[in-house]
Amino acid sequence: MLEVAHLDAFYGDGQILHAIALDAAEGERVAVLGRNGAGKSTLLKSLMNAGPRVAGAIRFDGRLLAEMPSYRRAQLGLALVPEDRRIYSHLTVLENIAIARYGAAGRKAMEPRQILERFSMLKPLEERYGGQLSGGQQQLLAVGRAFAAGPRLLLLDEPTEGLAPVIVEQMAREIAAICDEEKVGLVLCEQNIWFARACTSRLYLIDTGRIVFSGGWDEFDRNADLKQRYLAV
Ligand SMILES: Nc1ncnc2c1ncn2[C@@H]1O[C@H](COP(=O)(O)OP(=O)(O)OP(=O)(O)O)[C@@H](O)[C@H]1O
Repeated sequence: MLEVAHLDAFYGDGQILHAIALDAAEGERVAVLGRNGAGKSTLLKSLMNAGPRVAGAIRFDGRLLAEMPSYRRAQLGLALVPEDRRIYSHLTVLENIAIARYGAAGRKAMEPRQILERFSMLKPLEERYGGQLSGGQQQLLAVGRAFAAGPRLLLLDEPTEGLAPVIVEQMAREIAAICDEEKVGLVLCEQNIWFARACTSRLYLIDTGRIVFSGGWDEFDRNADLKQRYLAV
């Protein structure tokens, strides 16, 4: 479904990503792990054409995205949940989800209440205004809301940042379940290894803008030095 080849990304004259190769099949879930500043957010923004200048090839369903603007990519079924959650503070949780359905562009949108059922911690907050939510609750809402427009490939940028461990566990279960049921693929950028493992079947490691490892979790575990070299702070 997604094929990325030789992707370079730049902010001004500064090159951030170097010859990135990455793919995800229909419904497949992959993780991208790396330290702060490794280039994870830049990668997701590049896939969405939401900031950096890029060179190289990004294909979705075999189609070269090239200069295609973000909103068109969203219409094809790509959905980015950025690190800053962009919750509407004057709308309720239910309304925040409902308004996101307009991005469905011909695909089958999900019922907002169906999403609330799938994310059990959001359900009791249904009538709460976005501005009244804690940071963690806003993160949950941003993730749940991303399913509203019926995405085909979700790009999640560090959804666990700042969340309590018990919430992280529940979020992993719920994301994996909804992706399975709705056949949604995932590119998950993370620093939380436990969460990334729980949500995906294989991973990429990124370091100073380069992919330095790609493989399954078993292979990652067998190479103990990878964690030390590329993820330890
Ligand atoms: N808008 C920008 N303009 C210039 N440089 C940027 C910009 N955004 C990010 N960078 C730089 O690009 C590099 C990669 O940053 P990026 O945010 O992609 O990393 P990250 O892996 O997502 O890290 P974090 O976990 O801290 O968000 C960093 O050196 C950062 O300073």
